[in-house]
Amino acid sequence: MDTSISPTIPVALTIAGSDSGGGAGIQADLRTFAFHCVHGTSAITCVTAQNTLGVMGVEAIPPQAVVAQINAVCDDIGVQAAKTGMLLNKEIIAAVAELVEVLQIPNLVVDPVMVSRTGAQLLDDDAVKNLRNLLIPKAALVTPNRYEAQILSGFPINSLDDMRAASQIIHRNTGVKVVLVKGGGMQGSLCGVDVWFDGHHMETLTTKHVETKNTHGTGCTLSAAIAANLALGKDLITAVKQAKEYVTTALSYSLAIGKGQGPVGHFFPLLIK
Ligand SMILES: Nc1ncnc2c1ncn2[C@@H]1O[C@H](COP(=O)(O)OP(=O)(O)O)[C@@H](O)[C@H]1O
Ligand SMILES: Cc1ncc(COP(=O)(O)OP(=O)(O)O)c(N)n1
Repeated sequence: MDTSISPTIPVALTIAGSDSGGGAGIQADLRTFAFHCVHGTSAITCVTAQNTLGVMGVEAIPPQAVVAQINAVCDDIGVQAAKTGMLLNKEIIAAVAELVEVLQIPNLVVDPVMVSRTGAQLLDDDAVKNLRNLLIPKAALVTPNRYEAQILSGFPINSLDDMRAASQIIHRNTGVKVVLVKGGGMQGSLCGVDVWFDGHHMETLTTKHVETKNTHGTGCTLSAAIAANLALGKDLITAVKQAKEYVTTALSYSLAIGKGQGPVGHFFPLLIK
């Protein structure tokens, strides 16, 4: 007897880099999709040699190979939502942006990954222009952290008001539908506070601050959880709020592995009885 559960299983696509340490990138995204009961597909953009201490090396995948992976997934399986993470260079960004348009990939979440928490550069300097002009305008949501929001807006961020102003500038400059400025890099009580702006409505999203040094992969996990929720058919604000709860819980169950910043933990559904 065939016990397959198609065609009701939602499918999401991650277009991102590999993290050998398993805390961020493709590994975090696929794990997050799985814990949302969403089938995960992937297009790998680069391979990092990485652990909890930092990034030791990066190798780019040729843009045509990234394109081939996306085509292979979309031509046959189809996706209900997608996210981008580490895209590394301007050529990969241009190729992905073109394909998003050609294939009409729905519910695109762009996590504009530029630098890791350990300080490693994850995007070439000359690639920001393509991210801002070619890819972000095609997204349903862009999720810059404090540093990325400063680069995209050209505005220094030191307060909640600054996060709000940056979200408005990014919205205006890119034409993206919704901006979520993340506050993981903010000091004190603002750490863990995010700002949502859709052009009309601005909302401050708050969950409890989790005191831990093991925060590796928070941004990847958040954007993957949002994409998973969109694939499940949730509206955007619900998808974001529930993804934020997921990240908060994952931070509460973070993994003290390695000698540096361990990753957030995804095993809580299995641990909570
Ligand atoms: N210590 C923390 N406690 C609660 N939420 C946090 C904490 N650190 C980060 N977050 C949340 O995790 C998500 C990812 O944000 P952030 O860490 O800024 O992204 P990135 O990993 O891209 O730098 C956001 O929703 C942010 O508010
Ligand atoms: C391969 C890869 N992609 C993305 C990141 C950045 O991940 P993020 O979730 O923003 O977490 P931190 O690196 O800031 O802890 C990465 N490091 N590697």
